[in-house]
Amino acid sequence: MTELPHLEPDMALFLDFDGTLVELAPRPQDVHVDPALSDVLLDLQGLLDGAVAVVTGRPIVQVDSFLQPVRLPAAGLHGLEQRDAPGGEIVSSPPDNQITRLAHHIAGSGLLERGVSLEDKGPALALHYRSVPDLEGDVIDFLTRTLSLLPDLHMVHGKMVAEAKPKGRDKGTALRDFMEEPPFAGRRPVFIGDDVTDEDGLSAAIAAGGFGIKVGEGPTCAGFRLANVTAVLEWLQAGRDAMMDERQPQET
Ligand SMILES: O=P(O)(O)OC[C@H]1O[C@H](O[C@H]2O[C@H](CO)[C@@H](O)[C@H](O)[C@H]2O)[C@H](O)[C@@H](O)[C@@H]1O
Repeated sequence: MTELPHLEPDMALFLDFDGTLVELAPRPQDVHVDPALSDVLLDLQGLLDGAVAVVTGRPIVQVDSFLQPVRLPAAGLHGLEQRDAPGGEIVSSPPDNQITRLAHHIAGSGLLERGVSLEDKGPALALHYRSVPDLEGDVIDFLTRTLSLLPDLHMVHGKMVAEAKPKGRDKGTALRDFMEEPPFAGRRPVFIGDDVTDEDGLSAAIAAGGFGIKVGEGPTCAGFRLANVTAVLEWLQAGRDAMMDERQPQET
């Protein structure tokens, strides 16, 4: 891999949340946001003319509550939700009744009694097995079998989690939508993500003339890597500091 480029004023930033902006935690509600992250995101919003978005598997309102007072353009639920401007409306894909049928199958599966936890995100359902990793095979088998009966839905397999959501939207479709409108249009997109579910966003950024940064180990289409969440924060801070220096009036 060649050396990671610096953040530049003509770029648009697309940021995954868990494992990229915050360290993974035992449960979804346990993540901790470094106050330095809020500071740098606020600064970058200004320096990139608003072209900074979060692209996450979580509901947008959840990310808002973790990042407050920062509120960014965002795509949530792996592209099922989108908010184009910080104070704008969250637009969601129409509900799919196959999710309700899946919820009944999950309730009858016995997995929850064995320690798997269900995260009900409304239009999407996630089965977490971080506290019972030996059940990964059982969770995947169950979802694969059940989703073969529910053809509107597909599985998204993340870190210690298997999710089911309606087909058709992902982090790549979200990035392409953002890139069609100001303040993103005409900029070079940079997508940063750590998980398999980020590969759609990473490849969309590359296809749109930008680049992708993979956080941590694992196969990826991204051309660049950062080691961990701390390295992501440091790269954002270095880009912010360099752009602020460039903006200082030059001494004569
Ligand atoms: O797209 P992301 O922003 O990376 O969100 C992906 C999923 O993140 C959350 O689950 C993951 O993080 C939890 C907290 O660190 C961790 O406990 C869990 O094992 C991880 O899979 C979130 O709960 C999901 O809804 C997101 O889809």
